[in-house]
Amino acid sequence: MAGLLKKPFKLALIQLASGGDKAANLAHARSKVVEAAKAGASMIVLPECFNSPYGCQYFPKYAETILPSPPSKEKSPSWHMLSSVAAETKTYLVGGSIPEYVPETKEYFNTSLVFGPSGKLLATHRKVHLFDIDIPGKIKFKESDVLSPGNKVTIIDLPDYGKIGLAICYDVRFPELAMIAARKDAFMFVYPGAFNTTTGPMHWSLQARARAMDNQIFVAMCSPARDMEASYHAYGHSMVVNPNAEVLTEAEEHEDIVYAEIDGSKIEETRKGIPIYTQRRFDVYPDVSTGKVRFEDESSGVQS
Ligand SMILES: NC(=O)CCC(=O)C(=O)O
Repeated sequence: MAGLLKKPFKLALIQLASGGDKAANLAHARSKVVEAAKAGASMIVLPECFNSPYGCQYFPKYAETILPSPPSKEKSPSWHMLSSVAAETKTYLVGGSIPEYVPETKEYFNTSLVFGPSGKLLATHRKVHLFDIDIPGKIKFKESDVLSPGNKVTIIDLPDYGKIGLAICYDVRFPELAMIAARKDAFMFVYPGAFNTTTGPMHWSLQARARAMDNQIFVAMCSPARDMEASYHAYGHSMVVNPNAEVLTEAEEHEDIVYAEIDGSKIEETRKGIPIYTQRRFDVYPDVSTGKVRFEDESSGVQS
């Protein structure tokens, strides 16, 4: 268990304010990544759908084609902005998510792109669990009207730090993903997300803290800033939680960058004090990480 994280580092979550102008959103995101890197962050996270407003009506208009990789700048300006700013700042960049279009199958996905400090694409994650909910009088949302679901669990081995799990927003409600990643030795799980003003107050912090507590790992959830003029009111409250389920940092609703020191010794300390990690009874119930799990194709870093 010791040494899941190779060395401590500063994590930044950018609670970005995005609007209808994609080029402006990309330029703004770039400037915020540079700001976070100047403040000492070596891993930086953007929110879900950072290049557009969030909503089913926007997915086709803002979608980009990222395969074959690398895509042309025309096909995916977001891919190129993320790659170049990761290289410029020499940081690991979890590029929130963007709507992805696959012309061959005419499918759209909600896809996260992760770049390393050289600007190389390290991994992608397509949202596995689509946000289809209906809370009468409060919120109805059906991503599956437009999007197709991803079909892979994403764990990324970052050469400088170790493994992180990655999933998108509604995926957080399915604890299996974080549990699989933790059992495969991830030290942190990252969720770019965009909860709303109904489900956010109910469950955002609870989900983040539950995933951290269940697995005794760090959890980061990065939201867009709230825009009351937009059709979808993001909750905000980007946060980082430690392996003891304590909130290390939390934004309010407005645009902000929040930072947290990620130190692996907290994982060991937590697991030593409350040793659930070694007390599991796989003679009584199955280990979700050893069943039939579909992982990302690690050789290409791109989902097939
Ligand atoms: N973008 C999303 O997946 C939203 C998920 C959400 O709000 C939730 O309550 O879950």
